[in-house]
Amino acid sequence: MTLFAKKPTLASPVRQLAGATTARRLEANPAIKRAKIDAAQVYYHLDFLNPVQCGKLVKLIDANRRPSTLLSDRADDGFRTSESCDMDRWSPDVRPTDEAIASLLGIDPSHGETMQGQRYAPGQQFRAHHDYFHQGESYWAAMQASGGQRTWTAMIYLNDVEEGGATWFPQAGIRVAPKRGLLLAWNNMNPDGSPNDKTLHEGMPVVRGTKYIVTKWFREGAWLKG
Ligand SMILES: O=C(O)CCC(=O)C(=O)O
Ligand SMILES: [Fe+2]
Repeated sequence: MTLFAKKPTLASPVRQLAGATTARRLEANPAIKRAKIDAAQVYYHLDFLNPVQCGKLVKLIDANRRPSTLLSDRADDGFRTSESCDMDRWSPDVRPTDEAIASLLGIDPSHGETMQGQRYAPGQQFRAHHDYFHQGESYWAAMQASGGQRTWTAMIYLNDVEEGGATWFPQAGIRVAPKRGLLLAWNNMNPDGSPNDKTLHEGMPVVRGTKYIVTKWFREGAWLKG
């Protein structure tokens, strides 16, 4: 036994750079505020979308929604009970928002997965999870081949919700109530590029009303094959 055996580290220069480059860009934007927590880099932008833009996306979600899915095979039935849909990045109602998010974060649009629309009725939720991929799980090889690890997440609330539906980061200690047009973005990695387990978060159950959001996950490499 060695006294000072190091734990294996998942530090990564590529993910480290992705974190620092986007953080620098967000911090230079006067419309962006950083959440006052140290455990993770979480930023927000009020009124990123206007009510008309939000309304168009809500309509698309309503028209295309189907039960949400999960990557992990260990999760139980009640884990993610919302409905989701793919938001076609080339559609004229989606493209401006899709490109505006990538530009806000300063990430090449090809690193962005297809934006997901999500709808939560009362009682529906997305229990605590990480957006980054757990590299020990069986899906990891496929994810590696499709752009690798997820770095940044951007989410936009498309409506106000009467009660419930907050996004809660229990370990980082913030809870964000849905607000129409509000964009929330966070780095899923630590400053050294290793996965930040304190980014654990959940979409709390909606109590009254319906919650609509779009989520955009960015990869360390190109997800879109050109
Ligand atoms: O619904 C929420 O507030 C969180 C959604 C979420 O965590 C996700 O889409 O990855
Ligand atoms: Fe998430």
